[in-house]
Amino acid sequence: MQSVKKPESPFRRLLSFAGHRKWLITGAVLLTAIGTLLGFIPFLVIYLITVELLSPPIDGSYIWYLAIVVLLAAVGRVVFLFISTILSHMAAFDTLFGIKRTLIQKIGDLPLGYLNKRTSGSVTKIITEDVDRIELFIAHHLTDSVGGILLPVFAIGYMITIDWRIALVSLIPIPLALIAIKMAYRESENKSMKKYYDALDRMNGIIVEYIRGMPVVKVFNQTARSFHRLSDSVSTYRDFVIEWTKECAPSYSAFSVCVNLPLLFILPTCVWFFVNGSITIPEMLLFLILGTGYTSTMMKMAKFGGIWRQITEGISRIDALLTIPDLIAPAVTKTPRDYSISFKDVTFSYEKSPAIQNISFTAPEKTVTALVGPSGSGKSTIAQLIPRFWDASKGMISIGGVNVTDIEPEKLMDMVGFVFQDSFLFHESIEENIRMGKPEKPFDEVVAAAKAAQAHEFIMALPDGYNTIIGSEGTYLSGGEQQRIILARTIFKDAPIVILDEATAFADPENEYKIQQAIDSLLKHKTVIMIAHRLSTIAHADQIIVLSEGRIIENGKHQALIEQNGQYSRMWESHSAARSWRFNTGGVA
Ligand SMILES: Nc1ncnc2c1ncn2[C@@H]1O[C@H](COP(=O)(O)OP(=O)(O)OP(=O)(O)O)[C@@H](O)[C@H]1O
Repeated sequence: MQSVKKPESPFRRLLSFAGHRKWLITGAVLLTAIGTLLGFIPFLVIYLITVELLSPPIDGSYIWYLAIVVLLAAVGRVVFLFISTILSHMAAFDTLFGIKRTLIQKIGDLPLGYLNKRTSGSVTKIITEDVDRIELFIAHHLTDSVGGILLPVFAIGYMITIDWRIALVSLIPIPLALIAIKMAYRESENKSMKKYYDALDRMNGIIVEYIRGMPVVKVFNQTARSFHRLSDSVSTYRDFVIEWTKECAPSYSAFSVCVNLPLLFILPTCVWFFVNGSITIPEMLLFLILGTGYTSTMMKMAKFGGIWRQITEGISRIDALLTIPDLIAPAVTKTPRDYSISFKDVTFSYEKSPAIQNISFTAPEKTVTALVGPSGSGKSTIAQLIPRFWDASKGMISIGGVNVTDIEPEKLMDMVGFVFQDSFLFHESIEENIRMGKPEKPFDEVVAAAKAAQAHEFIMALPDGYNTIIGSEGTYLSGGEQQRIILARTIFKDAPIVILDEATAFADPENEYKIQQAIDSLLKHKTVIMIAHRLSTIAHADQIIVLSEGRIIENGKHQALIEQNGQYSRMWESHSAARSWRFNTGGVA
């Protein structure tokens, strides 16, 4: 039987993230330990000076000697803690860099479809907040907690050497404090940290939506309704936190009382022993200082408990991301004989129920295949399966007779140009946005692509022409202009297969005309898969595939499909009716 690997503890996992920087962390911890020990010396010296002052004749040179010891200890402490801080920060930022690089590499190896609108928010959160918490832990919390543990250990250890009975008395509040903090944690656990973060996330989400959607809210005069949602989420969060605080407050209060309790036990015990002649005044002073001081770090440690839970949750989210299976690269790569595309009985599910089922069709090389159908019918899913955004659950997708999973991923990417509805422009120059990291091609080709995409004119009218940084101050491109730069990018890439997803969807008439011209240049001599809601743009396609609920229900040329009198002909009728309404009324929508 295969043995089940025990999951690593969060602390070990954290150290494994640190890798070779463990030595820096160990160095920082050791130096903090020495620094804490040195911080303890002044208390010891106070005791020795009091002993000296209370037993004349007073030796002045001894007092001076002790003063120098305190001075050296203080300087030593500053030096050790300074070096420890440098080491812990070096380890922390290096680890932060390492984890972020690993995560970004991982994202690069994941199936492309993984990063979509739904997942990108949580992935961003992992790469920023969760990783930053690990950085904070290594840079600050770890050394702070070493100091927080060692101070009481040194203090109690030293008190035991002076008088073990009073040292024991000073320990009485510790078990009480531990019981109280355990109860507080259990109560907050019952209430669930998850519920707390859910309420916080919901509130933050609604605040962001409220601010972003303000123009829509105002235009539709929905301020009151929208504000109600916002205020409801804030009050839900407030009620949750108040109830939570009420439940945890007694145990937390008990904990802070216990932490401040030692004096209650130590003072009467010291007085009793002093009266009996068991201890001296300097010893009594030492117990009062150390016995009441060491518990101060326990408050810090209690807060650290909450932080540690957030860190462990973050580590499990990082691990969950790192363990998502990568896009499988083929062991032996094959080269397609041409750029025809074929789907054979393909089924694909994102979750349980299939998004597309038993899809079979062939798109011959250098022809245009249009996918039409209602929203959610599976058009984008089919398009995304070709460049392996996801891998089919069943069936085979091939290019030029080769299964797409047998083509080297980089080569597959080189073969396919993709224009999404919401393609992304980077905060870089227009030239870089068109090139997308292909420095070997001459600048003339960038200009030629921009000209073909009907973008050259407006680019030249910008202050820095092709060097204009997109998104820089004063550079605002309209949706249609952005779309034309994206088309220029795809024309420049010159891939033999082009997938076009709703490229003209949001354009105004002038832009639509220009975008259509750009698309015509892009599509020349390519194998094209085109998704369009405007049927007029695909009437000349070589093949139109009509989808409904993830299945192909009709397939053929425009005229043949019209004659079939099925779903496509009904869609065409309503499209024509809408167009004639638009022209008759002079509308442009
Ligand atoms: N990333 C995803 N995770 C889970 N389900 C998804 C995902 N993307 C799409 N779906 C679901 O798969 C089905 C097909 O969606 P798809 O986007 O392919 O349809 P579509 O025809 O392109 O729709 P539209 O015209 O609205 O873009 C829908 O039910 C959709 O909700």
